[in-house]
Amino acid sequence: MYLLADANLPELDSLVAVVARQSGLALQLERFGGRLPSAEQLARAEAMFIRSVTKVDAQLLAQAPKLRWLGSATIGTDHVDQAAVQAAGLSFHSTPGVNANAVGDYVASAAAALALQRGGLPEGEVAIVGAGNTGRAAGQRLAGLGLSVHYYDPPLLEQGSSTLAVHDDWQRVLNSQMISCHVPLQREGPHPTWHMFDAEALAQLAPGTWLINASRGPVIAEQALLNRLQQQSDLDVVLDVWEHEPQISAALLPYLQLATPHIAGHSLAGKLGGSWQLLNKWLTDQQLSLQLPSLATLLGRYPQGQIQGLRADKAPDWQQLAHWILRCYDIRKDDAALRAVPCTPAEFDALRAQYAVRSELNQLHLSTGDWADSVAWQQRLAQLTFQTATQEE
Ligand SMILES: NC(=O)C1=CN([C@@H]2O[C@H](COP(=O)(O)OP(=O)(O)OC[C@H]3O[C@@H](n4cnc5c(N)ncnc54)[C@H](O)[C@@H]3O)[C@@H](O)[C@H]2O)C=CC1
Ligand SMILES: O=C(O)C(=O)[C@H](O)COP(=O)(O)O
Repeated sequence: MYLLADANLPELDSLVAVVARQSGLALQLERFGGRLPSAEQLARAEAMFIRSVTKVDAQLLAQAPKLRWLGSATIGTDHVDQAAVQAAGLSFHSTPGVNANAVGDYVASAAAALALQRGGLPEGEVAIVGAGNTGRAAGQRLAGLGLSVHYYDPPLLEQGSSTLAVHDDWQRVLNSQMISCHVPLQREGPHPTWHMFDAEALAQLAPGTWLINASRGPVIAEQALLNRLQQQSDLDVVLDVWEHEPQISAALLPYLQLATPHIAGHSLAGKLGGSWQLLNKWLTDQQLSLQLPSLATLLGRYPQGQIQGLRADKAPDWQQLAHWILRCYDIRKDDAALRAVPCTPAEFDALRAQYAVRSELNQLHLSTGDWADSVAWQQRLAQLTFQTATQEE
């Protein structure tokens, strides 16, 4: 069987080798670089493993007559035309939640960096827009920083089954001092998210508002944002995603506090988890029950940092928390790397393809004093996902 996969799916070769060994199937895995496979590769593909950069539509599928299975190692699925996939009779899978921790860490790192730059954390409310896996991961970490978080999610409110208090008060979002976007890109339907932050919404944000987008670029109308910032550069904006990726806006970049090349989900665990989860879904569809290495085993193959030896004799202030977060993942380095290269699609894709191994906040081990015994601190440290142990005398 001929399997075609994006070159940026780590460990897929080793996992497919295990599958071939255990199942006895003749599997050929070929990789494609860039955003699209070649016509020859598509003509041969029976199963295809992609990332968010490959747009799948009827035109692409027409070139892949043997394709029966399509999987994307991403949370977002807006790059796949579901109607075309259905019409082609394909089985389609994505990997919900797979890099939610990484996105939560990204938002925490952005908040930490902004707070150090601005001399403090927001005193007002923090709005999480979209209370799914990534929104909750972000909100949890911001609550751990001591912020007052609320969740805007009308679809979830309508479903009425959320374990989290969610609301549908858009004005409360716009009045918040910090806003972080975590919605899927939806152009239609009862709750569209395309240009959710348009000129009208952006005009209502108070000077000094922090606005973060690590969901999809078109959730914020890029031209309207540029207009607002050119008139009044009084918002602190952090963008990981861009309306016209892989082309980023060179005009907007100087007005942004922090800017990154769509890497919020790219912690090592997030990326490996994508390969691992997707291959497991393919195995299930093939009705193969095999013993794949665990995700922890895959992670153990990478010389990447557990952050140990940190002591906290007294309860940390916000600066200390910010420094610990940045010690695990420092968004400012990704920002500097993006600003150091020309704003071209090739450079954008190269930064993503060559992205360094990134730790998660849950890899920080902290040895604490008695202060951490309080219920409040235990909760906050757990929200930040730090690992803690009481100091030995
Ligand atoms: N920058 C990056 O690297 C990454 C970006 N993403 C993007 O983030 C999106 C969200 O991811 P998850 O939180 O895991 O998805 P999820 O499906 O777990 O949650 C999305 C939430 O948004 C809510 N929602 C939908 N329309 C809404 C609206 N109009 N207003 C408010 N809430 C609305 C849904 O009810 C749902 O609770 C993905 O679809 C993907 O596009 C995801 C992972 C990494
Ligand atoms: O999961 C998603 O959705 C994302 O946006 C990924 O984290 C990043 O996408 P890739 O382009 O790396 O697949």
